[in-house]
Amino acid sequence: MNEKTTADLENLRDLIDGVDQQLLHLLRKRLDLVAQVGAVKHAAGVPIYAPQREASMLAKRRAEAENINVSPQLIEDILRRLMRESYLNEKDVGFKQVKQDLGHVVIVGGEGKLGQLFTQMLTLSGYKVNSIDKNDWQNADAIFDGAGLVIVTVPINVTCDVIADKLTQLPEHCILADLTSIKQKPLAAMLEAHKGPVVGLHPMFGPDVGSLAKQVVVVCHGREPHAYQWLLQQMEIWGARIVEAEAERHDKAMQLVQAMRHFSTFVYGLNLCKEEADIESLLQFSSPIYRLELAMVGRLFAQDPELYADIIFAQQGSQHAISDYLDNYRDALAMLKSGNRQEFVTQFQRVAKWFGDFAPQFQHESRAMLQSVNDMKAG
Ligand SMILES: C=C(O[C@@H]1C=C(C(=O)O)C=C[C@H]1O)C(=O)O
Repeated sequence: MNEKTTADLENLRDLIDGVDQQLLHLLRKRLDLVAQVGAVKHAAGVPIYAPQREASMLAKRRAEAENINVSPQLIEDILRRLMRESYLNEKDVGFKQVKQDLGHVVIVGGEGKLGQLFTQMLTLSGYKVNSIDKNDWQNADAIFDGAGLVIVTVPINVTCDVIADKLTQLPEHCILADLTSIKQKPLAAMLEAHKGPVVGLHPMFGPDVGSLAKQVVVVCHGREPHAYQWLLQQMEIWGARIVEAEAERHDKAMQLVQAMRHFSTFVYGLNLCKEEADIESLLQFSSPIYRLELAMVGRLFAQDPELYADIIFAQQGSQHAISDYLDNYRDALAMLKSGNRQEFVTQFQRVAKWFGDFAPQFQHESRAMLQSVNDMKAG
C-alpha cells in the first residue's frame, strides 16, 4: 500500500529534497577539503586524528547550534559521523614515513587479517613489507636478510614456539615486535630469542576497522625503547592512541576484557542455541538494548572459532576469573530462588555505588548507541 500523502505535504517534501541536495553538495565540499588536509598532513607527518581540534570545533558548533535553536547533540552527532569519514579519506593519500632508513619490514603471519592490516598501513607509509607464512620458512634467510623490523602475528598458541624456533638469527639491530593479545610470554620469548630491540604490542581492535583513528594500541616495552620510538610515532600518525602498560598488568586486565568477555558471550550464544530460541521472533520483540546485545553476541559467531579459542585458552589465570563469575552467578541464582528481593536491591545498590560516576556516563554513552541501533531499522 502506498503511504498516504497530500499536495501540501508533497510541496514541503520537494523543499526538503532541495535542502538535502544542498547538504549533499556541502558534504562533497567538506570531503574535498579533508582530502587536502590529508595531503598536508602526509607531507608534514601530522597525525590523522586531532583530538584538540575536534573538541574545540565541536564546542563551537554546539554553541552556534544553540544560538539558532538547533539541538547541539544533533550537530555533534553529524560532525562525529563526518569525522569518521575524514579518517578514511585522509588515509587514502598515505602517511608520512617516520623512519626512512629502516630496511624492509617482515610480517610473520602476514596472510592473517591483522597481518594484512599492518602490511597495508606500513605500505601506505612508504615501507617495503614482506610476509612470511607457514609454508615459506625454507626462504627465511633471504626474507630476514636486511630486515629492520619483524612483526610476529601468528595464532597465540604457536607464537612462543615460532619466536623461539625461527627468530633467533635476526639482524642485530632489527626490531622484534609482536601483536599477540597476551604479552608476558611472547615478550619473554622475544627477549630470549633476540638480543636487539624488542617491543610487545597489542592492538585493541579487530582487523575490520577502516582506520586506526582513536584505536588503542597497548605497548609493553622490552629492550632499547629508543630504537623503536619511531614505530610508536608512526602508529600515532595513523591515528592510534598508544597506551603503555606492564605486561603483567596488561595480561591481568585481559582476563576480564577478553577471556571472560568472550567466554560469557560464547555461553550466551550456546544457551540461545540449546534453548532453540527463534531469532526472528526475538528480533521482532526486541527492544534496542536487546538488539544491541544480540548483535554483540551474534557477531562473535560470524568470526573464526580458532581465534577465540586461542584467546580464551591462552591464559590459565582466566579460568579463575571465569569460575569466580560462575560462583557469583550461582549465589545470585540462590538469592532469586529464595525470593530474596530485598537482597537483590541491596546488592544492586552496592554495585551502583561501586560503578560511581561511570554508571551515568555509561548510560549516556549507551543512549547514543541505542538510538543509532533504532535508526538502522527500515521498513
Ligand atoms: C580534517 C582534520 O582531520 C581530522 C578530521 C577532522 C574533521 O573531519 O573535521 C577534524 C580533526 C581531525 O581529527 C583536521 O585535522 O582538521
